[in-house]
Amino acid sequence: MQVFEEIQALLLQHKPFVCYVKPNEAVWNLLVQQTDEIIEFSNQAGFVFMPFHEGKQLVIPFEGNNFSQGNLENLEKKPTESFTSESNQKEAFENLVSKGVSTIQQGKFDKVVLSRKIVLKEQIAIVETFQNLISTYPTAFRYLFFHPKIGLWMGATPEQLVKINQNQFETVALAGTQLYSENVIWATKEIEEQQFVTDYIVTKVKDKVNNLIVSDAKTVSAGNLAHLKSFISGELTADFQANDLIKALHPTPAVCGLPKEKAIDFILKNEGYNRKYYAGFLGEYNKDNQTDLFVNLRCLEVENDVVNIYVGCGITKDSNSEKEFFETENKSMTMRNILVSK
Ligand SMILES: C=C(O[C@@H]1C=C(C(=O)O)C=C[C@H]1O)C(=O)O
Repeated sequence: MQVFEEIQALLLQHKPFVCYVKPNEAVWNLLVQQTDEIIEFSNQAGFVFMPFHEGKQLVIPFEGNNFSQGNLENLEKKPTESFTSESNQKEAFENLVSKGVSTIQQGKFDKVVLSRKIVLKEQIAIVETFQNLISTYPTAFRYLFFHPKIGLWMGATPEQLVKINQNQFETVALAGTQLYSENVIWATKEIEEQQFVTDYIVTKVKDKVNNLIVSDAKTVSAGNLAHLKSFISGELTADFQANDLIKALHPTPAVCGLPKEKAIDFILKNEGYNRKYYAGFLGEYNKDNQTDLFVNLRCLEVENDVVNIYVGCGITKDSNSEKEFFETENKSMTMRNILVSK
């Protein structure tokens, strides 16, 4: 298990790196930065790590740094610990959701994604937890990102922001959540919530790209959850390139809301904490002319001696605040289920 030993060593040396495994692949990718400076993204080809709103837009450039790949061998599941959060956020989160619902009902906006940070006052074994994350969520984009001046994040996200190959692009509209079962049936609220996301993306790009194709929404699984997902693809044009598309998409209504500016404003004024890199995006930018980016969901941050798990859910006029609270609890299980104690 060469790569995991190497990760352990990099953590001890405080070197910036990212290790990632793409959805449905069994190849690990490791990119190690040779210095410990903060490199801000300015279009360099590299692995990008972008915040939701404010904060450093980071890149580990491919040029001048060490990139390696290898096959993952069978990973034995390490024993997990079920840590509990000391603070009870139920009432505060339900109040936040109620405020979101009433603001929507007043016609201020159509959708807002509200989130919270669950703090576990525990220390985890980073490498073993990352191994569990890789083996438990084979269909997700799985990563561990470390920068001594930024922090340590890991996640298993089900959501692609965009994939671009030459001038072909693909993105998804992902929304609507329930616990996964054999026969998933969707309520109007979730169908409408997902349709908002599809419509928004289509409106943003339809006059700018060629050959736009939008699929019907399908049920997909992500860990213990089911979501609704549509695939959207098309061709970039000379006037609308990768960066324009990324700017048009991020943050999508799947993690922010609709209309975008009003939803961001509500989030910044009311959530009461900094999302940092949660609901931002990350991945390969312009690697051999391809870009493969994911939305940073189902993730955690290790900060001093605590673990922060970030979770959110889409609020529409029909949201029930208690149901939404339990939806965030369910989403937190993606990370909680794989934690290994130090
Ligand atoms: C915001 C999150 O997930 C997003 C919100 C969803 C929803 O509201 O149903 C579903 C998938 C994601 O687009 C999260 O996991 O924190």
